[in-house]
Amino acid sequence: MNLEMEITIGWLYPTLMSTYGDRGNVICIQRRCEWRNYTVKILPLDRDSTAQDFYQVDILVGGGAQDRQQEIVMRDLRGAKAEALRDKIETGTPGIFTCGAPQLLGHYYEPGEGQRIEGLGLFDFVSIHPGLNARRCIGNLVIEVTAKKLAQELIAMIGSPPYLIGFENHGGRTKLSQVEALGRVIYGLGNNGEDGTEGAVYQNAIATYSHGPLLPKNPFLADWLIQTALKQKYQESIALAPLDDTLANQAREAMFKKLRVNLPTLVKQ
Ligand SMILES: NC(=O)CC[C@H](N)C(=O)O
Repeated sequence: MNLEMEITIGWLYPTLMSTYGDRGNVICIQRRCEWRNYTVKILPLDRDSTAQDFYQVDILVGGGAQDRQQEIVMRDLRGAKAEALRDKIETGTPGIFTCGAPQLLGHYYEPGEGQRIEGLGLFDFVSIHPGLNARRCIGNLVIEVTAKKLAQELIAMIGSPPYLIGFENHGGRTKLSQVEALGRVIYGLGNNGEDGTEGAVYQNAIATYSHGPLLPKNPFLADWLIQTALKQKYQESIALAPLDDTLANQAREAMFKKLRVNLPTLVKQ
């Protein structure tokens, strides 16, 4: 059965939007699928792609970028491609979008310099960079996932409250409207450094300011994406074979200790 399972990862604009190491998220999903003997394809979704390519993917990954690259991406991500991406997210394709990527999936992003970049309006939020002299939000970021359905599903997977550790590096500040936050900030700044929220969740799409990259640091979140993708694709719940995440868990605990964040033991052993 496993050998027949196939996952296609759609990687948004890899050459323009991988400034902050988020390609690690793609590698993490790829490896965790391969270790379970699934066939994995990585499909770049970029200027050479057609809307049809967007429909081929089972998981979407979008990374961080600088303001200038974000503008180029948004000039390309219009019309049929934008509609295809919208369709995929609306119909429950799981996705992880980091920093610059979600800024483009909200209503708009105002860069530190230059014109407002209109987004796809999928996430009900706006992002504004207060100007190039404003303080950048840089540093380790720890959050507790509070988005209801996601939190419940993660708790069912790991048997304890879902905490994520990542690293933020952004100038833009995001203000949520009706969309649910991904989580509450325990350490760091998150969406805007003011309201204690971090990221957002819409359908099965996760927006976050956490680089790190996020998924290798929190492998259970990669598994949630994989499990959700398989469920969407094969219309049945498929239990993922467990993997040995001892090293990742030790790294998480070392960071929590370093940051003096006291959290319950994180993953069922
Ligand atoms: N890390 C990033 O993706 C940065 C995104 C955006 N250019 C900002 O500074 O807010």
